[in-house]
Amino acid sequence: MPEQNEPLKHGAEEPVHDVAVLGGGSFGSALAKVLGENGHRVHFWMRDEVQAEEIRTTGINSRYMPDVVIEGDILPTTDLGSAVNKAEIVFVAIPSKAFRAVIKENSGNFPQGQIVVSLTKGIEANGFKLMSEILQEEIPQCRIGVLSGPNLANEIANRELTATVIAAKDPQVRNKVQDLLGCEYFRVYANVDIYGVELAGALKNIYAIVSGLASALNMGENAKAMLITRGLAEMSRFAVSLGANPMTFMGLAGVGDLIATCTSSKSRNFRVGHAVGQGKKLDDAVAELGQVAEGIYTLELVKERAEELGIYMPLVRGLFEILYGDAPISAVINKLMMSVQNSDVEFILPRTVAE
Ligand SMILES: NC(=O)C1=CN([C@@H]2O[C@H](COP(=O)(O)OP(=O)(O)OC[C@H]3O[C@@H](n4cnc5c(N)ncnc54)[C@H](O)[C@@H]3O)[C@@H](O)[C@H]2O)C=CC1
Ligand SMILES: O=C(CO)COP(=O)(O)O
Repeated sequence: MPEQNEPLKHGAEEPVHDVAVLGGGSFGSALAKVLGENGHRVHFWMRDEVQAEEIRTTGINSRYMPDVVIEGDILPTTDLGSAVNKAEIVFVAIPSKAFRAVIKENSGNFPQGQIVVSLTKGIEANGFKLMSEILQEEIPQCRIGVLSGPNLANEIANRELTATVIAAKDPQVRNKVQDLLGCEYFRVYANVDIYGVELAGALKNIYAIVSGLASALNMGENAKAMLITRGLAEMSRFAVSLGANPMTFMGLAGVGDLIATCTSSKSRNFRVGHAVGQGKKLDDAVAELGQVAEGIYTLELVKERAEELGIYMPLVRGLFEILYGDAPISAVINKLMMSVQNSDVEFILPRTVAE
């Protein structure tokens, strides 16, 4: 670990590490690029041989990141076993719907003690499992971490200044990820609250959809701030009731990611909300996006879970009614505005009024 104020070093003077990135979409490409630029050998796994060949020969992933050249020692492959076998550390950027299947099918390829870090911001439908829980179940021989934060893939790929969070119980995992990824445009902060960091990343997608809707309706800055802040209250209420640490939501993975995605049309979840706010059907909005918007699945799961546990989540309920119940947006807004007025920060002043 570098001493306080000692500059990060990358390039010729640093040892080259073999790393694997699983998932050839936007975020896998962005992370592969950071690792490649930091001088590491990147075994970059994707399903599609045509895509692998394109990256091998041109450095470009034209479907997901057409304007960016992924430079460095990048070795695209469709052989997951060999990618994982050669790597000291594996980063997984596969959408939540396919996450378990890919890991399970290849579980025997992950050696004892290998570090495996999830980059995925979603929840598994069956049993409300987070990706770190899936890793724990499918490859218990590995050491697990979660990377989450305000990390819009395109900005990272364009070397725009970015910070993220590595959450892991094992300090060696945290240090390793900081060492491998940190550079002049990418900073990695550490946390031990895996569940909180991971839940924050998944939950904020819901509020990015809400914010996209608000933007399409030309809501003012006060309204946008209200939505983001009440979103934060709601997601931290939910996560804390499931065992997360509320303070995690003060950090990059909580409020940081919420700000990035709720204020930017670069967020795919925001874009889905915006399209629905303009009158598009959800299915059409998702089809036009052509990339994953995890929030639409997370919304259904969180609504169901919140109801089971009796957790008050009016924005989740309202968005669900709009996306899946065809409720008029104006009626939902009116119901939210006219509901019982309550505590601002419930960790200071508990909510007292029954809904
Ligand atoms: N794009 C971003 O800015 C960020 C994305 N994430 C998270 O990373 C995860 C992946 O997202 P993106 O790369 O952005 O999605 P994407 O939509 O850009 O790409 C998805 C990739 O997953 C692959 N894939 C889908 N099903 C698969 C399967 N069964 N087996 C193997 N590969 C499969 C697709 O072929 C594609 O390469 C998501 O959970 C997302 O929330 C996290 C931080 C930032
Ligand atoms: O999680 C993200 C940025 O931190 C990406 O958000 P979207 O999936 O909405 O694009």
